[in-house]
Amino acid sequence: MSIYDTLNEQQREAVYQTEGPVLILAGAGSGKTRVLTHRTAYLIEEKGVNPYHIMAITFTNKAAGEMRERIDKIVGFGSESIWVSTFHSSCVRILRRHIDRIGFDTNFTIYDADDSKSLMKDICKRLEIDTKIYKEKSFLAAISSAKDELITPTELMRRALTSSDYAKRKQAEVYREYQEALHKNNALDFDDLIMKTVELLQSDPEVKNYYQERFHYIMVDEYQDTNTAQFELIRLLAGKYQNLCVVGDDDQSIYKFRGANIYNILNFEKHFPDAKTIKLEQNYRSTQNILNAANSVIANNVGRKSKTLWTANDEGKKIDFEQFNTGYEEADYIARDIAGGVRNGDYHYGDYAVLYRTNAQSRLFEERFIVSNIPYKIVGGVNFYARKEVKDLLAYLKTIDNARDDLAVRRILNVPKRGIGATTVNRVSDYAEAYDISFYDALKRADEIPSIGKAASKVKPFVNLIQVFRSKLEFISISDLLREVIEETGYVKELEAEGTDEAEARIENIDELLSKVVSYEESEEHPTLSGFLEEVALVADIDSLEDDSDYVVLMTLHSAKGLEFPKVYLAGMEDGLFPSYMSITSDDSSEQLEEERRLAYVGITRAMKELTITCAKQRMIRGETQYNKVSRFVKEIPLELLEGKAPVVSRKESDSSIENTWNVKPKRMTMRQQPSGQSMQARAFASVHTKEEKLPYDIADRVLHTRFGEGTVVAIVEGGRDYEVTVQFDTVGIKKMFASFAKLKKL
Ligand SMILES: Nc1ncnc2c1ncn2[C@@H]1O[C@H](COP(=O)(O)OP(=O)(O)OP(=O)(O)O)[C@@H](O)[C@H]1O
Ligand SMILES: [Mg+2]
Repeated sequence: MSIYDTLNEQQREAVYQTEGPVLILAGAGSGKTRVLTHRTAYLIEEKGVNPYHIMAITFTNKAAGEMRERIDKIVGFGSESIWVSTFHSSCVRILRRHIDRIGFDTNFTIYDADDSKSLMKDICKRLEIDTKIYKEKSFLAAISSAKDELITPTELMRRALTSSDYAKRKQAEVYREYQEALHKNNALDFDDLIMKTVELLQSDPEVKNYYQERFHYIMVDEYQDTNTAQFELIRLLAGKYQNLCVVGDDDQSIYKFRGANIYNILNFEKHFPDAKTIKLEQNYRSTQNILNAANSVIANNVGRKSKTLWTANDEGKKIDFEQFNTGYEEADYIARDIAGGVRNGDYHYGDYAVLYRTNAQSRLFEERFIVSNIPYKIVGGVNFYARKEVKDLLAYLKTIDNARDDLAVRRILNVPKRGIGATTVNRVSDYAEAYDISFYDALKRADEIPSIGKAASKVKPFVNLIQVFRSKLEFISISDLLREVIEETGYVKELEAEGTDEAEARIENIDELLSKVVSYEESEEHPTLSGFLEEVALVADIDSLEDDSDYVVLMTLHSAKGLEFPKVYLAGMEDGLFPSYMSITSDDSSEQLEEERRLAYVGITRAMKELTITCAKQRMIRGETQYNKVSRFVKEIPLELLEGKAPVVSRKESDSSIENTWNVKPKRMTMRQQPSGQSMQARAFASVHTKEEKLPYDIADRVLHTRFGEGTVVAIVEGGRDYEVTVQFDTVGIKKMFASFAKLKKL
C-alpha cells in the first residue's frame, strides 16, 4: 500500500495536481496540512523533483516543526534540503544572504517587541512628543499596520499630507525616524523581515531571479491569514514557475488585527486566473457532535464561501456545558475534571488543552493546577526570552556579536552596576549622534567626549571587557563564551548574594539559557554566535510546546490554530469576554463579531473526542468584577448537542439575573471535605485572596433573603474570594450565592 492510499479522493486530486496555481479551500480538520506533506513526498518520489526546489511555508514554528517532522518521515533521505519554515525565518534566510544589496549588513540584529518599544521611547523623547497624548504603543501599531501593507514612510507621509489629520502626520514622521534608527543600528523589527525581503526582491532582478529559479514548487499552509506583504512575497517568489499551492479556510481567518487580508484567499482565482480550486469535505478530526456544534456556530456568519463538512466519525459524547459563579470555580472544575480523567486512565495530561480568549485568563488555571499537582505549560504570557536576566545576557551576546545594536549596548552598560549614570549615557548618545557613529563606537572614544569627565574611566573597562570577549570568540564555543560573560560580569554571583526566591528563579532561567546554547551547538554543524541569536529571535511563543512530555497545554485561541487535542476546554465563554467587549460595542461591530465567531470555530474544531465549554457569571477582569451573560456563541449551538453534568435550565432564564442558577452543583466539595493532604495547599491558595471574615450564620441555620424570603443554609463553600452559600429557600428552592452579595440575615 502506498502512502497515497491513506488519502481520500479529493485529497489525492490535490496531491496529484502539482503544476500551476492550486487553491485548496476546506474546513477544519479536513486534512489540508496532511495534503501538503503528502504532496511534498509525491513531488519528490513520483515527479522526481529535487527537494532543493521545494518550499513549504506555515505560520508558527510549532507548525513548521510538525510539518518538517511529517515530511522527514515520508520523504526520508534528502528532505533536509526542502525549505520548511515560517514566513519570518524564510525571510531571515534570504536577508542574511542578500540584504547588503539594500544597504544593511548581513549580520543585522532582529528586534523583538520589547526592543522596538525602547527604541520608540527614545524617538518620542528625541522628537519631544508628549506620550500622554500620543502613545508609543499607538505609533508602533500604526507602523506595524503600514508594514503589513507595504507602505513606506514616504508613502505614509504623502497620505498624511493629503489629510488634515495632525496625528497621522506625526505617525508618518515617527515612522521615518524609527526606520532611520533601525537602519543606524543595523537592525530590523519583525515586520521588516517580510517587508525588506519584498523590497529586496522588487528592487534587485538578479536576486529575484535567483530565488524564482530556486523554488519551483511553493506551498503555503493557513493561507487565510496572510497579509498583503506576505502575499506579495509569495507572488514574487512564485512569479516564474507559478507552481503555487495554497491551503486555507476562510472560516478560520483570525488575524485581521495583524493585517491578515481575507481577500488573498477569496480572490485567489482573480490573482491567478489559471488556478484550480479543490475542496475537501470530510473531517477526520472530530466527533459528529463537535463538528455539528462548530458548523452551527459558523453558519451565523454571512458572506462565507459555501462549504460542507461532514465526518464519518462516531457521534461521540455531548458537549459538556457548565456555568459557574466565578472564574475560580471554573478553574477548579476544569482542574478536577482533568485530574479525574487521568486517574481513570481515560487520558494523559498531554491530551488536554485549555483555550481562552485572553492571556490574562491563564493565571487562575495556573494557580489551580499548581494546587492540584497538574503538570501544565502556558503558551504565551511572559515568554522565557522576555525575562530580564535572559534579555541582559542576550544583550551581552548581541553586543559581542554586533555592537551596532545601540539598544543592546545601552541595556548592559551599567548591568551589573558600574557607576555609569543616565547623564553619561545621554552625553555618549549625543556624541554618537553628532558624529553619526554607533553608541558603542562613541563609548570607545569616551576619552574624546568633552562633557563626560571622570565617567570615561568607568566606561573604559566595559569596552575592554567586550573587546576581550570578541577576541575570544575565535577560539571558544558559544556556551563557554556565555559562561565567561556570567563569570566576568559577576551576574550570577550578584543574584546568589541576594539569596531570595526570585533571585533563585532567575539563576534557573540563566541555566536554562545555557542549556539552550548547548543544545543549539549540538544541533548545528557550524554553530555561530549570530546563528544562535537569530534562532532565539525567531522563537515564537508557541515554541515552548514540546512534543514528548506529558502536560496540559494552556493557551489563547489564537495560538491553537492548526493544532488538535483529544479533549479541549473552551473557558470563559461569556459575552464581553468572548466575544470581546470591543467586538460587541465597536462601530464595525458586525465585522468584528464575525472574526470572533471564526475564532470560536477554530476553538471548537481543535477538539477530537471531547469538548467542554465553561463560563462564569462573575469574573474579575483587570481588577474589576464583571457580570457576564453566557456567550452568544454558546447559544448558537443547538441545545440537543449540549449537556451539563449538572442540570441545565432553559436559555432565556440564563439571561435574566446573575443570581439565577443555570445549575447548582451540590456535589461540589467544600474545603472541609477535601482529602487532608490537599487541604493545606488549598487553604494556602485561598488565603492569597481577600475574603469576608467569618459569616454570621452556619450550615442548618435559618436565614432571610430580601428577594427569596426565608430558607435554610445547606452548604457553605470557601471560594477563592468569597464564601459561596447554598440555601434551600422555602418558596423558590435551592439557590447558590455569594455571601457578600446575598446579605443573608440569620433568623
Ligand atoms: N484521509 C485521511 N485518513 C485518515 N486521517 C486523516 C485523513 N486526512 C486527515 N486525517 C487526519 O485528520 C486530522 C486533521 O488533519 P489536518 O491537521 O491535516 O487538517 P487541517 O485541514 O489542516 O485542519 P486545520 O484546518 O485545523 O488546520 C489529522 O489528525 C490527520 O492526520
Ligand atoms: Mg492545518
